[in-house]
Amino acid sequence: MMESGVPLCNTCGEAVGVDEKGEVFVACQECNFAICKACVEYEIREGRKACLRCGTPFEVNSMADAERNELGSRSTMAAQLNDPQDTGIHARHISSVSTLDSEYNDESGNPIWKNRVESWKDKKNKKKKAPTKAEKEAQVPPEQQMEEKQIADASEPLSTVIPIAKSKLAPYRTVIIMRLIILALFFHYRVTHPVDSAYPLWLTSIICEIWFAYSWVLDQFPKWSPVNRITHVDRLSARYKKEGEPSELAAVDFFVSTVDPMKEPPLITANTVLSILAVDYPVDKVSCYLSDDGAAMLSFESLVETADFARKWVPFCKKYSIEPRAPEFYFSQKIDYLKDKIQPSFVKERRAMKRDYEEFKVRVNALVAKAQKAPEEGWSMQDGTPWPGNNSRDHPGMIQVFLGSSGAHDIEGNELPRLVYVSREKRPGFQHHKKAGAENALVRVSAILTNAPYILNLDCDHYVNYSNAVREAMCFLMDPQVGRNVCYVQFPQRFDGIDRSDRYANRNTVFFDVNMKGLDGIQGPVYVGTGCVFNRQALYGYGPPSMPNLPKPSSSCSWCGCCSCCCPSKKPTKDLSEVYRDSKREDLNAAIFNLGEIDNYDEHERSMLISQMSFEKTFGLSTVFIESTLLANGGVPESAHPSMLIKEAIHVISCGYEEKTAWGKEIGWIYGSVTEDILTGFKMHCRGWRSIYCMPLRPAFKGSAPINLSDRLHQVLRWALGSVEIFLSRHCPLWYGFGGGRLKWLQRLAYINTIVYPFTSLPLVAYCSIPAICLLTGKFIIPTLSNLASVLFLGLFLSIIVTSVLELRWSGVSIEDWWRNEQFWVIGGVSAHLFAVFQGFLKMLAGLDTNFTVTAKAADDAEFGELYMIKWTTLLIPPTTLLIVNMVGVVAGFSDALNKGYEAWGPLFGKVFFAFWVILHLYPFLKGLMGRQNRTPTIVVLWSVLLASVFSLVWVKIDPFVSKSDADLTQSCSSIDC
Ligand SMILES: O=c1ccn([C@@H]2O[C@H](COP(=O)(O)OP(=O)(O)O[C@H]3O[C@H](CO)[C@@H](O)[C@H](O)[C@H]3O)[C@@H](O)[C@H]2O)c(=O)[nH]1
Ligand SMILES: [Mn+2]
Ligand SMILES: [Zn+2]
Ligand SMILES: [Zn+2]
Repeated sequence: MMESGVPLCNTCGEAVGVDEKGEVFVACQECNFAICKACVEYEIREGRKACLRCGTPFEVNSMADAERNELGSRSTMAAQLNDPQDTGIHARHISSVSTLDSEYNDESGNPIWKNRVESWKDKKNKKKKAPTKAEKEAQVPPEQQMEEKQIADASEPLSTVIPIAKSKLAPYRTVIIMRLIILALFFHYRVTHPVDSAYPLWLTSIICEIWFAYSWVLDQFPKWSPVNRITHVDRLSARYKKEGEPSELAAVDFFVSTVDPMKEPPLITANTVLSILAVDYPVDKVSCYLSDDGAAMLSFESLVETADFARKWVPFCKKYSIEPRAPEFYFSQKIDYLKDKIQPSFVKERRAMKRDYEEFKVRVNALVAKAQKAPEEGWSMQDGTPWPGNNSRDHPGMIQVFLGSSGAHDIEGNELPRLVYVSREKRPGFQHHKKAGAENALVRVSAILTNAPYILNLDCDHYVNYSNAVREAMCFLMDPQVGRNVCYVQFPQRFDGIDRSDRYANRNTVFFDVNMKGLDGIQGPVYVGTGCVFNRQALYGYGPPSMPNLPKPSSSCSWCGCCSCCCPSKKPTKDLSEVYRDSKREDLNAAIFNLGEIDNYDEHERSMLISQMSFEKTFGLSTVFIESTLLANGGVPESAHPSMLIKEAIHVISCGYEEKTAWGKEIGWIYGSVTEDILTGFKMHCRGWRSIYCMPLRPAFKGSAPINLSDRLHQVLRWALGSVEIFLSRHCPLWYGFGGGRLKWLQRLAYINTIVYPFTSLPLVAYCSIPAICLLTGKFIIPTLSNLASVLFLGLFLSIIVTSVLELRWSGVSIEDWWRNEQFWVIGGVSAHLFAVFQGFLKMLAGLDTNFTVTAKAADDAEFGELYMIKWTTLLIPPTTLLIVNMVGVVAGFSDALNKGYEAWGPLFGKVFFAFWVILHLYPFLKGLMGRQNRTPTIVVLWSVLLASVFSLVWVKIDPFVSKSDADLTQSCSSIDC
C-alpha cells in the first residue's frame, strides 16, 4: 500500500499529507501506521487515543496511557468478557456454549427418547389447532379463491430463458458434426496405414488418439444446446411483498464451513459471515450457521467478535446500500466510493466504519496471534472451564446461538439475522466424512432450529459479493412454474486475487462459462460445492413433486406408473431378482412418499406407521427432526421450547447419530468421495430433479483460489482423486441410476466426463513423450502422407480450431482464457491427474481413506507473493521430465539433421512441431517452476534430469519400437520424410 511517495491513509484512503515542516505526516512514531491528520483528529475526538495498529498512544495526548491500556486489553478474549460495556450482549457469554455427551442409538425404552416422543405428540396436538395453509385456503369462499389464483397466474414469470442466437448456434453445431465425420475418416486412415518401421509407437499413438476422441465426445455433446437466463427480481419483490404486509419470501439457512483456522484465516471467515448477515433479504428469514470442523476456540472467539461487529456493520451496509458487504473487500476496492452516493453523512460514516473495521481486524489478529501456541493444559474459557474442543478429534458437539430475534440487536435497535456456531461431535473410531459430514450436521441442526425451506451453502472463503444474490435464486425457486422441480440453483464460482494472466487457470472460465451453460440446457449444472441454494426437500432424498417415486407394486412400472415413457420393452421380461433389487432401492422413497398421505390417521397410528416405515432408519432417531422434514414449507413448531431445541440440536450432531441411517447414502450430502459436490448433485439429477444456473451480471459470490503452482496442483489432485473415487464406487455414472430413466443421457455423458477425465492422463503422458522419442530415435508415428491424408490432417486441425472459436463466440469467453485452460489441461493431466489415478486404485486396494487437504487461503496483504512460491512435491516430477525430454529431443533432432544434411530437415519439422506442442502447453508450468528468482528446488531438477537422461539413453540403446528385421535404414524411410 505504501510503495511510493506519500502513503495513503489506512482509514479514509486519501493521501496522508504533510505536516508544517513539510515532512510526511506521521501519527504514530512507533510503527509509522499511515493515517491522515483528519482521521487522527477524529480518532481523538471519539476518545480513541492510541495507534490503531500497535496500540502506542498518540503523542498529542498526555493522558493517553489509560486509553491505551483499554485498547490493548480489548484484544484479549478474557478481558472482553469482563468488559462491563458488553453485558447484555448474548454473544459475549462464551462459557455458555452448549455441549452434551451423545447418547448412541437409544431404544425407545430410554427416557430421553420417550421424552422426545411425548413432546412431539404435544406439539402435534397444538399444531392441530392452528389452521394450516391448506385449511386456511379451504376456508376462503371458492369464488374468491379463484380470483386470487387468477391474479397470481396473470403475473409474469420470474425468469426468462434466453436461448443462444441461432446464427451462433447453427454453425457451431454444423462444425461439430463435421468434426465428427472428419474424425471417423481420420481414424479409418490411421488404422489402415500402420507405420511398419515403428509399429509399437504407431499403436500407442493410435490408442491415445482414440481415447482423446472419446473424451472429446464426452466433453462436446453436453454443450449441444446452451442457454442463458435472466431473472426479474422486481417481479419477485412485487409478488411476495405487499404494501404494509410482512414479506412472504421464503426463509433461507446459510451454511458456512470451516475446518482449520490456520489455513483458513478467521478474518476471511468473518468476512463471509458478515456478508451473509448484511445480505439484502428480510432479516427474520435469514440464519447463518457456521460449521467449525476443527473445534477451534479461535474460530469461536472470532465469531464472537464478528457477531459484535455485525451490529455496526449491517446497519451501515443497509443504510448506504454498499456492495460488496464483506468489509475487507469493500474497503479495498479501488473505485470512487462516492459515486451514486448522495447522503452527506456517508463520507463521515464510512470513515468511522473503516476505523471500526480496522479495530475489529486488530482484535481478530490478536486472537490469531494468541492462538499460535496452545497452552499445555489446553485452552480455557473465561470462567476457567476448559474449552470443550481442546482435542479436535475427540470432543462433544457444541452449539452457540448469537444475535437473532431474542439476541443482541444492531446499534440502531433493529433485529439481526440469527448466527449459530456449530461444531459437531467427534470421537475416535467414527467416520466423520469431512465436508459432507459437516454439511449434513448443519442440515439437521438447522432443521431443528429454523428449518428454512432453502439452504445456501458457502465455503468459508466465499463471501456474498452481490447482496441481491438470494433474491436472484428465489426467482427460480419460488416461481410456481419453474421452481417445482428445481433441486438447487448454482451460481458460478468467481475469484479475487488471481494473477492477471491467470497462469494456472484458476478462474476455470471455460468450465463456468461454457460447460455449465451447456448443462443448463439439459438438466442443469453440476453442483460445485459452494454458492448454491438448495431446496431442502431435495436434500431429504425426495424426488421432484411432478414425478413422485411411489412404487405401485401391482400396476405396471415402479418408476413412472405408466410404463410407456421409461421402460419401453424391457419391463415384462424383468426377472424377479431385478424387481426385488429395484424395489429395495425404492424402499426409502416409498417410505417417505407414503408418509405424506397418512394425515388421516390419528396420532398414535401415525407414529406407529412412522416407525414401521423405517423413518428412523432413514433420518435417525430424532422425532423433532423427522417432524421437521414433514413441514414442506419450513418453519419450526411454535410450541417447541428453545432449550429443548438446543438439546435436540446437540443430539443430532452427535457422532453416532448417522449410524444405520441413510445420511450420506441416500440423503443429504453424499459420502464416498472428496468431491462430495459432484456426487450430491448427481444423486439429485438421477432422481429426476433439474438444477438451474444463475449468473447475475454482478458475480453473486467470490472466493479465493490457490495461486501458487504446488497448491493448485494439490487442489486439482484432490478433485481428480474424488472423481476416481466415484468411478470406483457404486455411484459410478457409467452404470448407476439407469433404472429410473430420469437422468437425461446427455447429462449422464457430462457426469461420465467428470469422473473419467483423470484417466486421460495415461494417454496424455504417453502422447507427450512420443515426440521426444521420435526425435531421439528418428522414427515417426505417421507414415508418408498421401494427398488424401494431408487433407484429412488439415481438416481435423481446422475443425478443432473452428469449434473452439465458435464456442468462444457464443459463450463470450476470451481466447486467452481458453488457451490457459488448454495448457492447464495438459499440466494437470500429466501431474495431478496421473497421481490421482494411481492413488485412487491404491487406496481402493488397500482400503485406505483419502484425505481432504484444505487449500490454504491467502491472507489479503501479500499480493501475489505466493504466486512464485513453490513447495516440493512429487507432483512436479512427471511434467518436468516431459519438458526436459522434449527439449533434449529437439536439440538432438537438430544436431542429427545438421549431421545428415538437407534431406533430414523435412521430417524433422513434423517431429519438432509435436515437441513444441508439448513444450508450449507446459510453458506456464516451466514458468512456475523457475519461480521469480529461478529458485527451482534442486531436488526436482536432479530427479528430472536423471529420469530424462536415463529414458533417453534407454530409448536410443534398445530402440524397442523398431522391429529387428527392418531396423535398417531403407525401412525407416517409410516415415513422413521420403
Ligand atoms: O473436513 C473438512 C474439510 C473441508 N471443509 C470445508 O470445505 C471447504 C472447501 O475446502 P477447500 O480447501 O477450499 O477446497 P477447494 O478445492 O477450494 O473447494 C472446492 O472443491 C471442494 C470439493 O473438493 C468443494 O467442497 C468446495 O466447495 C469447492 O469450492 C472449506 O470451506 C473447508 O472449510 C470442512 O468443512 N471439513
Ligand atoms: Mn476453496
Ligand atoms: Zn484519513
Ligand atoms: Zn503505531
